[in-house]
Amino acid sequence: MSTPLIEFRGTGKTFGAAGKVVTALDGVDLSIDAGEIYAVIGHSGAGKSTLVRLINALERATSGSVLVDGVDITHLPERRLRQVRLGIGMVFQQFNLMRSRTVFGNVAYPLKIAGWAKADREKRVAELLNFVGISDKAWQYPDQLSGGQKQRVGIARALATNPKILLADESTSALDPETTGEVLRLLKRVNSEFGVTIVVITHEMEVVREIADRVAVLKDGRVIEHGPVRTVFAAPKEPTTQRFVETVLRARPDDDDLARIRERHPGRLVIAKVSDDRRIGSVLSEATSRYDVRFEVVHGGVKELGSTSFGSLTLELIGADSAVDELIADLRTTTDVEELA
Ligand SMILES: Nc1ncnc2c1ncn2[C@@H]1O[C@H](COP(=O)(O)OP(=O)(O)OP(=O)(O)O)[C@@H](O)[C@H]1O
Repeated sequence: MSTPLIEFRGTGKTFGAAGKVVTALDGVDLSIDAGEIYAVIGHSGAGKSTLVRLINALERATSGSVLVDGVDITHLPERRLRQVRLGIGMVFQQFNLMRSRTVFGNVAYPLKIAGWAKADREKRVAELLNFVGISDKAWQYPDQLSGGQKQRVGIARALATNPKILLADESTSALDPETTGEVLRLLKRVNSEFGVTIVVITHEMEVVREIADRVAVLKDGRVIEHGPVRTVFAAPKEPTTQRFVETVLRARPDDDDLARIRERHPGRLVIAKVSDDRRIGSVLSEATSRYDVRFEVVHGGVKELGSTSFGSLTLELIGADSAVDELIADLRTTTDVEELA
């Protein structure tokens, strides 16, 4: 059985500002297991940052509770929070490095605060810089680094004191897609090699797909859907989740795509859902030969997720109308098929 390392129990958080009450989180129940990578996705203002800030008690819940490693931190006195926070590292979108210190100085800083001896600090920083692949930059200043390198420093610093938990708040939002990929792969290594539990906050479903084991979708301070990433991608229930999944797959041709497709493909167009367990390829080729219908793939939207693929294909079906009808009916016994008007 997996052990919850972080638990939200009916957690709420309101802010009072200028006489108005803002509800940032409302009755959140979530349980994050030791050793997993858990993503929290939502649009701006959904409450993501507030959720992570509750984990290291930078904010306090106004209702319900938050447990970290079995300790209810909701009302824990400040002096006891120090211990909890030592077990939690954090990486930020804007890196938050100290410009006046070198890479070495930035990574060594939390060790200094924690009272490590100089020789131990030096050894640990060297290890960390080696792990994140920037040993050669130790004596450079943040301004001399690229965005990806800065985030590597951020990750090394967050890991310095060997935390059990790493919170990554939009940690790749300021990076280009290629650098984002590198940073996400690094976070995956942090998880697999050190067993660090990672909570990733993002508004990009692609980040969720690349890195997370499970995901929660946050909307207006509430968790509207959660589960294994594979399940959520294969069968998103809520419209908000469906739209997030669509952004990764670009599964449906948009209006412009469709106009272009129509010009060249006069046959009937259908969108068929694809996932490995449905073996759509063999079903299609078998059915098309049985009904004497030809097909052509006119728009793709299939992605890998772990070892499985999922998404949808837009197909042109060419043949007698009645045969195409029968083929569609047959396909519908295997997967979801939508005919485009
Ligand atoms: N200190 C605060 N005082 C007042 N309102 C706040 C405060 N912090 C957050 N809020 C409000 O709480 C809600 C949730 O904010 P939060 O920053 O957690 O959302 P988010 O999902 O992280 O958004 P973003 O992606 O834009 O960072 C918003 O309506 C925000 O305006």
